[in-house]
Amino acid sequence: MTTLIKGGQVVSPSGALLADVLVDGETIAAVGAPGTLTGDETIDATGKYVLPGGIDAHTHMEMPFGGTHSVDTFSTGTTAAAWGGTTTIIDFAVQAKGTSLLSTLDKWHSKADGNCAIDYGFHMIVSDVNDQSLKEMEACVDGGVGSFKMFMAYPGVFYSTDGEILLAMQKAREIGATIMMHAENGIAIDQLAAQAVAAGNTDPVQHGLTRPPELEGEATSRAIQLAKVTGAPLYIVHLSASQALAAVAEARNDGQNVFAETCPQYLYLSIEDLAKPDFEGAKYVASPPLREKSHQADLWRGLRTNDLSVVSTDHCPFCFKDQKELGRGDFRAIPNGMPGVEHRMDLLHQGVVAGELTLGRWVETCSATPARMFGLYPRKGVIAAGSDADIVIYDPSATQTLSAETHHMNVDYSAYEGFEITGRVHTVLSRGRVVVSPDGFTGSTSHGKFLSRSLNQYLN
Ligand SMILES: NC(=O)NCCC(=O)O
Ligand SMILES: [Zn+2]
Ligand SMILES: [Zn+2]
Repeated sequence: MTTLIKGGQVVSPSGALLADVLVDGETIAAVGAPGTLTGDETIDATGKYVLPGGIDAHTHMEMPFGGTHSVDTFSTGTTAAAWGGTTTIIDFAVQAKGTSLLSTLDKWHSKADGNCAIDYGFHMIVSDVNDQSLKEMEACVDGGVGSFKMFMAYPGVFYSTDGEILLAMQKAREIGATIMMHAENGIAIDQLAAQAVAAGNTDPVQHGLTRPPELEGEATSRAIQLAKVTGAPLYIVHLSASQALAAVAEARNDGQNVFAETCPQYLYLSIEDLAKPDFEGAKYVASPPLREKSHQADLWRGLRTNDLSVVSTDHCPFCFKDQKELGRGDFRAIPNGMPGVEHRMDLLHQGVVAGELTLGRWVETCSATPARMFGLYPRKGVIAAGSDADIVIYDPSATQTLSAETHHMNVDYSAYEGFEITGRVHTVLSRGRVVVSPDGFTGSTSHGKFLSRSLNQYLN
């Protein structure tokens, strides 16, 4: 049975083109000039965009963190992702200290396999660098995990020393894997945070005040130099600060394999949200922290210059009630993370509407580049014959208001409550199956498949 998506504008990094798309089973059979293709069934996309499904390369479903767990399961989180036009997530398997990478990978498979509404892959968080874990990095690549996240933050939890980072980077260079870095100087930050609490400053805004952008910039530069010494490709995750962006831009201008992502929260929210009274600021506690609004213009510029190549969400939701509230009286106990997996495509389309991004850059940063960065292209990230039929039909003239009242994430608040958006998802296909339509969610949480990923295609 074939499905013809007709009358729409197919969007790629090169822009929009009036074209019809023929879907046959799980793949795209053809893309043709309007009126040149026929199908058994038809979806009318007249006046709408036809996008490659969004790829969110940074999510944390069911993540053990801060003495609790992020509240979206793989089922609820991938369903919410589909509602928002994301058809692939790359989540993080989290190595606990004292455990092996391979048992960690098995554990995340047991969480996700058979429980996802859309396709999914894994990065590996390496929190315990030792001979065994370095050796197992190679086996992880064989298991379809080609990217390893390390932390210069969170001492005693995920933190690695510069020496441990260097060893992992040397291994990554040897096996062709990418090192992803949470670049904040966690050792200095912990001192600033302790001093704030000792002085009686315990509100959520202190989370931002004790993690200054200079300490993200310093750590980013340090990670870049370690990558330069080892030759490892480096991907800076959730970049929030102008200082960090400047370090990335300088390295890229020098031709070093350094890439970086930012997240919608850093483009639209600020430390003023962290400063909201009555503990409301806890809803916006994530690391790196929301910055002064002045950083936003630099980040939008970075998305235009490609010094920021990807927009991910770092979706790591904790309910305000009972979870974020763990930090009443001491901001350090507020679980770090924010919800957002459902709104990335809409918020970045709002950037197109506002003239910050072109249509092509919207698709490139939200789908095509994450596909290439993490070894999924051209299976994912493009509307082309032979690619998976992961397709979003997007109505650019619709309007919507984001709210916890209407979102599908399993969390009791929205970081974007009340945001007015121009544009909304109309229909979503995952490997040829309509999973979201004007009738609602029509997919299933057993539909998604694990994506064994090749290595970073920017390097090969
Ligand atoms: N970002 C955040 O605050 N929580 C998720 C874990 C991480 O990405 O550091
Ligand atoms: Zn992180
Ligand atoms: Zn994260």
